[in-house]
Amino acid sequence: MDRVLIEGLTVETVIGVYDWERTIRQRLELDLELATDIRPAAADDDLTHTLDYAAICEAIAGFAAASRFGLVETFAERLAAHLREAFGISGLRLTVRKPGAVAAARAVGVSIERGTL
Ligand SMILES: Nc1nc2c(c(=O)[nH]1)N=C([C@H](O)[C@@H](O)CO)CN2
Repeated sequence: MDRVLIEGLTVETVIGVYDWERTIRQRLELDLELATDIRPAAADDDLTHTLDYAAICEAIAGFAAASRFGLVETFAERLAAHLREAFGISGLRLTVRKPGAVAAARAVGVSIERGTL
C-alpha cells in the first residue's frame, strides 16, 4: 500500500501525569504514515482523490489544542482513532514524541500501528 507522509509535525497540548503538567501546554512532535492508494490522485492530478496532508495537519492541531490527556499513549490512541474516522484512513503508523520530558533523552514517546498499512 502507498503512504502519505507527515514528518516532524509539532503541536501544543496539555499532556502529562504530574500536577505541574496540568497547568501548562507542552510540545509534542508527530510522525505519521497514512495508508492510501495514490494512483487515483496521480492519474487525475486531483487533490480530492487522495489524503490531503495539509487538512490532516490542521485536524491534528485542532485535536491537540482541545485535548488534555495524561499519557502520550492515550493521546496517540485517541488521535489515531479520530483521524481514521474523520478521513476514512484504512491504516496508519503514528509516532508521538515528547521532547524534553526526560532531560537525558532527546525525546521519549510511543509509536503505534492501527489498521492495515
Ligand atoms: N510510558 C509513559 N511514561 C511516562 C509518561 C507517559 O505519558 N507515558 N509520562 C510521564 C510524565 O508525564 C513525564 O512526561 C513528565 O516528565 C512519565 N512517564
